[in-house]
Amino acid sequence: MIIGLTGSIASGKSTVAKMMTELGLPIVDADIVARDVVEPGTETLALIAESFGQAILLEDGNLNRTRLGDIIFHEPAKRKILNDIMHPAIRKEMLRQRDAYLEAGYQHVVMDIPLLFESKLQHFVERIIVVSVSEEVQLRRLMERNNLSKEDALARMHSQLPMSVKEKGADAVIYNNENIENTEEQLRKILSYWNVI
Ligand SMILES: CC(C)(COP(=O)(O)OP(=O)(O)OC[C@H]1O[C@@H](n2cnc3c(N)ncnc32)[C@H](O)[C@@H]1O)[C@@H](O)C(=O)NCCC(=O)NCCS
Ligand SMILES: Nc1ncnc2c1ncn2[C@@H]1O[C@H](COP(=O)(O)OP(=O)(O)OP(=O)(O)O)[C@@H](O)[C@H]1O
Repeated sequence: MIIGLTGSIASGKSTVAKMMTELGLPIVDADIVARDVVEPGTETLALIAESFGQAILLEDGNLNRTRLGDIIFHEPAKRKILNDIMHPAIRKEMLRQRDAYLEAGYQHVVMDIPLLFESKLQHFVERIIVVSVSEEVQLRRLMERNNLSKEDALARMHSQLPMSVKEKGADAVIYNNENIENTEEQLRKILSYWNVI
C-alpha cells in the first residue's frame, strides 16, 4: 500500500513519519527531496537564481533558504514561480524513490508530502493520513520550532489550504494536539486496521 502522509506546516508530519520509520516502514520525504534538488550544481538551483537573482545564493553557492522563505511565504505570485520551478523535479525524484523501495521488495511505502492537496497529488497514493492540530497549537509549535514572529508564522500557515479542507480529503485523521503517546496510539490503530502492521 502506498500511504500519503500530509497535514499542515508544523502539524506533526515528521513526528508521525519518525514513528512509522520505527515501525519499519520506508518513507519518501518531500521536504528532504526538496532540499536535494537545489544542491549546488543542479539545474533547479540555476533556474531559481535566474528567476530570483544571484542574491538568493549564499557565498558558498548554497541556496539562502531563509531569504527565499521570507519572499515566497509573503508573496503568492513569487511562491507560484518557485513551485513551478521546483515541483516537477521534486515529483520525479519522489516517484523514483517510491519505485526503488517497491523494487527492493517493500510492501508498503509512506510518502510524506506537505503539499499533497495543494499540488493535487492524491493520485500518487492509495490512502491518505492527515495529521491535524488546532490552529492555536499549530501557531505555538511553529513559532517555537522555527523561532518565528507571530506574523511570519501566520504567513506560513496561510500559504497552505485550511486544515478542515485536508481533513475532508483524508482516509484517516490523526489529531496531534495531545501528547506523543496519544498520537502514536492513533497511528497504530489506523495502520493495524489497514493491515499494514
Ligand atoms: C522556501 C524554502 C526554501 C524555505 O526553506 P525552509 O528550510 O525554511 O523550510 P522547509 O523546506 O523545511 O519547509 C517547511 C515547511 O514549509 C511548508 N512549505 C514549503 N514550501 C512551501 C510552499 N511552496 N507552499 C506552501 N508551503 C510550503 C511545508 O509545510 C514544509 O514542510 C523551502 O520550503 C522550499 O524550497 N520550498 C519550495 C518547495 C516546496 O514546495 N516544498 C514543500 C514540499 S514539496
Ligand atoms: N504531540 C506533540 N506534542 C508536543 N510537541 C509536538 C507534538 N507533535 C509535534 N510536536 C512538535 O511540534 C513541532 C512540529 O512538528 P513536526 O516537525 O513533526 O511538524 P511537521 O508537520 O513535520 O512540520 P513541517 O511541515 O514544517 O515539516 C516540532 O517542534 C515537534 O517537536
